[in-house]
Amino acid sequence: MTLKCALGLMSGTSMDGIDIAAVISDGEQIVRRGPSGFVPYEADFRQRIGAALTDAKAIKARADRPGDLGELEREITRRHAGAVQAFLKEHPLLTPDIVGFHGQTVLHRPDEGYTVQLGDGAALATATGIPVVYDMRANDMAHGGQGAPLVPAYHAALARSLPSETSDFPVCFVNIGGISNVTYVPREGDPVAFDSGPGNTLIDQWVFAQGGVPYDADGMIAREGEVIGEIVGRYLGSAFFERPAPKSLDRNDFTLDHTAGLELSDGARTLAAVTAAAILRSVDHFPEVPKLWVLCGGGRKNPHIVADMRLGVQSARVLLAEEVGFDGDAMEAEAWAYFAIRSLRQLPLTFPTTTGCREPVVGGVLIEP
Ligand SMILES: Nc1ncnc2c1ncn2[C@@H]1O[C@H](COP(=O)(O)OP(=O)(O)OP(=O)(O)O)[C@@H](O)[C@H]1O
Ligand SMILES: CC(=O)N[C@H]1[C@@H]2OC[C@@H](O2)[C@@H](O)[C@@H]1O[C@H](C)C(=O)O
Repeated sequence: MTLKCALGLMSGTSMDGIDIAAVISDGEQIVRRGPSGFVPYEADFRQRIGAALTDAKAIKARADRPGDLGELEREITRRHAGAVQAFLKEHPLLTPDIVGFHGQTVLHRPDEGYTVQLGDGAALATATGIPVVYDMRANDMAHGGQGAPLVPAYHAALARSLPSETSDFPVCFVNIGGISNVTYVPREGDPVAFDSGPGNTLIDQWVFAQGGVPYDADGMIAREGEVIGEIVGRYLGSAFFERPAPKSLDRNDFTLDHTAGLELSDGARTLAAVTAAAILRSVDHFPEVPKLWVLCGGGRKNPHIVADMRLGVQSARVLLAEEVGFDGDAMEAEAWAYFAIRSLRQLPLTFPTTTGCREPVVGGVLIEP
């Protein structure tokens, strides 16, 4: 099978910047991970994206761009083109055949059948001179799926590439992003996946509102606080956790409502416990209890989330992506590169057990420069 070189571009619900990664793959089991990078958004631009989530609430049709959304989409696309050009200047031996472009999610309404990511694939193809696959979520929704999470198909490929001395099935990959999502991979058969609850987004919003910082670096704020069990119980009392898969979340589905009156550190520590407890509750919807958990996404750098996970899993192992040879920061961008290759080969990105689509579904719109 011919191998393709793809660049993946991911700007996630934490709105912290653009992840970029190179992958050479056949779109199936052969995955050669290449270099990766990150282009952070400055504070003002993060604020602008945050404000756009309010504008996005007025969207009634996917193409609507009320308020600042039109100009913001052009700026986001320009920034992604700049990220690609800088990355290729840094890695001149890379000759990508295709770019997988996620864009910035500003609205996710799976129950109404639409999800909106800002990012103009045609403009990116023109600016970079490289074919682009973008808009990878829409077709899944058109076939009854949630449109998210998509990364599970890539997690499953990585799980099956784990060396035997490391692997243990069932294994659960956890992306702790703004929202957390889990991928349960059995030894045989399709993965089971869904969004498990708030990841970093409540912690980020809390420490910004109460402490003026964008995130709780290394959990230093939470280290001075304690878990307020009653608050964890209120969050975990949400009907979302009882709901079986398939399920996915909008960034704003969980809010800081239950944190009123908390001290800064207690809030940060309690919300880290909420994130870990939400991930552990996903076991209720798995066929078996995982023997191995692999943590990726920025939340794996919060030691309280990791410690709470390890306390909660009894005999299973909880490892960071790096401990099993992966890059926990680059994994989502790698996934979008992998999906661009799958899209070129018309291989499915989503499955009934990952998004609830009626049958395995291809995804993505290909634009030639
Ligand atoms: N050193 C750190 N200590 C604690 N938390 C960190 C650290 N570095 C990053 N994070 C957290 O990780 C977040 C970014 O994680 P990530 O890039 O995985 O999110 P995302 O991809 O935007 O989210 P999603 O997967 O929901 O789209 C930051 O907003 C912050 O909350
Ligand atoms: C609509 C959307 O952008 N959802 C994101 C969000 O961030 C994490 C979680 O919720 C996941 O479902 C998804 O992104 C990852 C990359 C995914 O699709 O796998």
